[in-house]
Amino acid sequence: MLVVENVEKSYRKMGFLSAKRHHIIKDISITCGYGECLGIIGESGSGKSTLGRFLAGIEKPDRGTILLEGHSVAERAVRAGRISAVFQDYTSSMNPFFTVEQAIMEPLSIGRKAVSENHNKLNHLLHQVGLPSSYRTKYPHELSGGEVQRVCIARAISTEPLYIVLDEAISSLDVSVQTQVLDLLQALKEMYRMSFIFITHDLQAAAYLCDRVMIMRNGEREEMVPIEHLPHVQSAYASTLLQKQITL
Ligand SMILES: Nc1ncnc2c1ncn2[C@@H]1O[C@H](COP(=O)(O)OP(=O)(O)OP(=O)(O)O)[C@@H](O)[C@H]1O
Repeated sequence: MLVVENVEKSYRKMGFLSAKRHHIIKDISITCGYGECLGIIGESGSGKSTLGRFLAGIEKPDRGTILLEGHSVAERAVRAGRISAVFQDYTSSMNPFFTVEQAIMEPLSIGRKAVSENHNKLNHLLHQVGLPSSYRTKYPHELSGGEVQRVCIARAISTEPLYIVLDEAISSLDVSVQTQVLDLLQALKEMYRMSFIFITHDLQAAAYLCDRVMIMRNGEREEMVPIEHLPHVQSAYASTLLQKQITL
């Protein structure tokens, strides 16, 4: 299980000598079980991506802990192959000097397995994200944004991790590919009990994939709601936010 306990983060406010701090994440605690998809929804600037970076181990909170099976995700060895992430900014997610094959296979440390085994795995991963196997020799500059994002998703699932942090990971894809990727994530969730932290503005996608949704407000946990209760959130803020998103 992934357990987040009392995480906090602040940055110094603008101005070199300013002692004031901007509190981005305020005392958030959450858990995410195996096979669960936890959605994170909130207005722009509410701290969703910052929390996502904590969970992926890319950034450390000032206070609090994030534990995977009792071990801190700040340790690379704890995360390796078990937590992966796909971010919105796919333009910087793929090494420009790597082919599709190198990018996808890198987390699997190519040398250890027979070439044919890797080849089959690669073809399977490409197929899962809806890309032809001929794409394996292409470089990022030869791909569309949506195709790069699909490569990033193939890479993220290549190690069959326990958790994947998806930060607006499907927003840039066209609708038919979004559906395809959502179906893929749903299948992975069921097949391997893979778990997702799904950061999104897309309520429909959240409703399709998530079991629970956390609504964030100014760095705080405003409300946690099982997906079936989403139309009946308790707080007025959450209700207004969801209404706004529905009408977008
Ligand atoms: N390294 C940093 N230094 C200073 N402020 C930062 C830093 N990283 C994030 N912030 C601030 O933290 C706040 C939360 O940012 P974050 O990206 O987590 O929000 P978000 O909810 O993901 O927003 P969006 O939906 O627009 O992506 C913002 O006000 C942002 O400017």
